Order: sequence, then structure tokens, then C-alpha cells
Amino acid sequence: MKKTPSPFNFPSPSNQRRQNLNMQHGYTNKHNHTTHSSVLDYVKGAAKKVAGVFTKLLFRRRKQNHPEEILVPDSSRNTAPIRGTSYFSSESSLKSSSTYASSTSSVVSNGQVGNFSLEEIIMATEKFSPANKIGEGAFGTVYKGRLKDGRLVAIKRMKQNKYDKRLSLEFKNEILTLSMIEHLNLVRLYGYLEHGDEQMILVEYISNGTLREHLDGKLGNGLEMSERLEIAIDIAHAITYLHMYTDHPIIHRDIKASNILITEKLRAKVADFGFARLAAKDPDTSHVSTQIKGTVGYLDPDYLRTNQLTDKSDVYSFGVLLVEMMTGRQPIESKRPTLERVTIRWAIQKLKDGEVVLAMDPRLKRCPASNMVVEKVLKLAHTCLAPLRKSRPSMKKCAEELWDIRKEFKERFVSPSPPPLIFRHSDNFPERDALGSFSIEDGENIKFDSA
Ligand SMILES: Nc1ncnc2c1ncn2[C@@H]1O[C@H](COP(=O)(O)OP(=O)(O)OP(=O)(O)O)[C@@H](O)[C@H]1O
Repeated sequence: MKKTPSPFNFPSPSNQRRQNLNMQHGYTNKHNHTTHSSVLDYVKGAAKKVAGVFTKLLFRRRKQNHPEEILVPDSSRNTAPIRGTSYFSSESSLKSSSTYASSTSSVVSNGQVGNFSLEEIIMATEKFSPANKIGEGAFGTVYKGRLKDGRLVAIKRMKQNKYDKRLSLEFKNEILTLSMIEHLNLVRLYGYLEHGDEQMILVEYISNGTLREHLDGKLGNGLEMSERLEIAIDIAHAITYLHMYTDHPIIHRDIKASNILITEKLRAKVADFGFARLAAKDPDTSHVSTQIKGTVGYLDPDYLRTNQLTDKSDVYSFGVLLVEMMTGRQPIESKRPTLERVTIRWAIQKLKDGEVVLAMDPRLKRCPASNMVVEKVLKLAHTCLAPLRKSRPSMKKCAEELWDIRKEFKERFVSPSPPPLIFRHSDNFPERDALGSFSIEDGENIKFDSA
């Protein structure tokens, strides 16, 4: 089988920087493929020491007179000068500027971020104007903003008291780590800002809504099969990168359709690292024990049962997402008949019954090539959804399978095929008359042509 062409955008300057640091300190990562047992032993034994050295090297206190400030990366990244002017609206959660002037704040960011301050964030969002509000999540409100340098950013402003106010150093360091990762299919994390009770995360702004909005038909023209495959591949690449090609494996923990942002060119960027967790790096430890986090419908049952988080929890959520993309349905559809409420169960049953075409999103054009994709993608999803994590494929394997499916889809879609059979329309499948499509008369009896 032809291997996936490397989808990863290496080397990047930041990766190079990190690798140089790693080399200096005698440890390696999966990316440069030089890990071997003696090095790992060394890493294991000296982990604490190395972490200390690494932290000292990478971070420095911004100002001595702000002992509670969070750590910021070195090389004069950004500071957040607080001015006395009032930039705040009358929202009760916002404090007066004088309170801010006497409190502490910091911005951490990667090297690509120019100088910006809390003041600039407030100006960028026009004092967090409702007009700039672009979304609301469990953890806060998301605003669109334009920085002084012209860049558009999405600013997630944490709900007060909803998020752990006393963000631990560990979390902040995770944010720092995440701010340094770089992949075409990951929403770039620009930084984190903490200021009094305010906590904000700044990320790259992506303009074309979420995958869920596209699947729901709220945005765009409904995604075609080829576009869905590209998006699935983008997501698989992004998660593979997190699991395998960062210095320290990262588990996203909240892979779901509303966390997949869509670009104007209908490509995907995985967002929302609020839950992300650094995975176990010690080869003797295959999981991280952690409080359960994630979203109902996407949660790995093995993680729920054991509290042990591994990269395979992301694989499970990805399986749910694949089903979502093929069926168009939400993971939980509470208004449907009982047997259809849990979409993965319903869709996998259709797969087992040889009736995948009945599970196919009614918005998708019907044609043998698309039917083939639905069947193969559901088969892949089925393996991702295995109850035991050890039976699930790696994300890299998922990406490879999707590449193969896409290749076959393209070949079938363009190759001349016999005129399609015309069936009477039934069920909830709309008639389509695009290339190679057909409408369905008796969905129960359809067996698609896999030749
Ligand atoms: N980087 C971004 N660019 C553009 N829009 C964004 C960006 N990040 C988030 N949004 C918008 O804000 C909405 C809310 O995002 P957020 O991540 O806070 O919540 P969520 O993922 O929908 O839910 P939850 O917080 O429960 O996981 C998204 O659905 C999206 O519409």
C-alpha cells in the first residue's frame, strides 16, 4: 500500500528551535527519529532535571515585581503594558482600569506574534462589543478582533468562576507548549492572557464557520463528498501531528465537529486546545490519569471507565466525527426514534446490515463512488470506535486509510462508468442529478456497485 505522503509542514523555525534545544540537552523526540533506549533511559532518569533546565531556558519571569505573573517565553516575546485609560465597557465583569493598572497581567505568545497588549485586545474587540461576538462555548465567549498589525484573531474570554481561576503553572506551561506548535491544520494558538480575573486565549481567526455548521447546512452549499474527505484527512493530519510529531505528544481531548473550523477554501483547522493534555512521554507509561473532560457523544468509553487518557481517546472521538461527516447527523439525535438516537450505533448497524447507503447524509450526491466512500469510511470509523483502545488504529493509520479512500474515490469519480440506474425517490434522500448520481427507489434493497 502506498504510504501517506508526509502531510506535515516541517521543518518550521520553531520546530528547528525546539530541536536545537533538545539536542543541547541530550534528549530527542519522535519527530527526529533518533530516540533509542539509552537516550530514553537518560531522559527518564533526568526528566525532572531536564524539565527544570528546559523551563529556565525557555521561560523567564517578566518582571521581578510581579511574582505571581505567569511565565512568558524568552526572547522578548510580548508584554502587556497596562495603561490607566478606561477601555472597558460597563459589563459588570470588567474591572475599572485602575484595578487593572495595579493588578498583574501577562501575554504569552509564540514568536510570530507582534507586540500586543491587553489594551490592544480591548481595542481590537471594541471593548468586547456584542457586534464582535462570534460564538459562545461552555468556557466563555469568543470575540473576533483585529490587532494593530491588521491580523484577525479570535479571542476566547473565559467565563469567570467557570474556569479554574487559579490556573496552575502546569496549565500555563501547556499553553506555552501549545503556542509553539505549528501545523497547517491546527488553529494557531497565539497566546494566553491573564489579567486579574480575566483569562483569555488568543488564536488565529478562521472565517468560514465550523464543520458542524456546514454539515447542518447553516453555512455553505453542503459539503460534497470530495470536500468531506479532504476535511477528514486534514483533521487526521492535525491529530497525527499532535500525537506523534511534537516534542511531547499532545492529546487534544475534545475532537468534535464544532471544534473543526473551516477555511474559505473548505479546508479544516482543528481548534480549541482548552482541554489539551500532554500525553505520557515515558515509554513505560501508556496513559495519563486525569479528570474526565470532553463532550458527550464523543467521549471514549474506555477513558470513562478507567479515567486513563491516551491518544486513542482522540481516535475514538475521530471515529464519531467520521460517522458524523458521512451521515450528517449529530452524535446524539434525541428527537429520532430510539434505535437512531445514538448515531454511531445506528450507522454501524447499517454498515453491518450492508445498507450504508441508508445512513448516508441526504445532502450528499448519490453515486457508486460516494457509496464506496461511505462504506469504507464507516468501516474505518468502526475500528476507531472499538471499545478497547488497544484495538483502535493510530491516527497516522487513519490518515493513510483516508488517503487511499480518497484516491479510489477520485479514480472512480472520473472514470467513465455505465449510465446510472434510475430508481424512484423514497425515504429522505433528495434526488440529485450531478455526474454519476442516481436517486433511490427502494433504499432497503440497494446494494451499490463496488466494481
Ligand atoms: N479561531 C476561531 N475563528 C473563528 N471562529 C471561532 C474560532 N474559535 C471559535 N470560534 C467560534 O466560536 C464558537 C465557540 O467556540 P468555543 O470553542 O468557545 O466553543 P465550542 O467548541 O463550540 O463549545 P465548547 O466550549 O463547549 O467546547 C465556535 O463554534 C466558532 O463558531
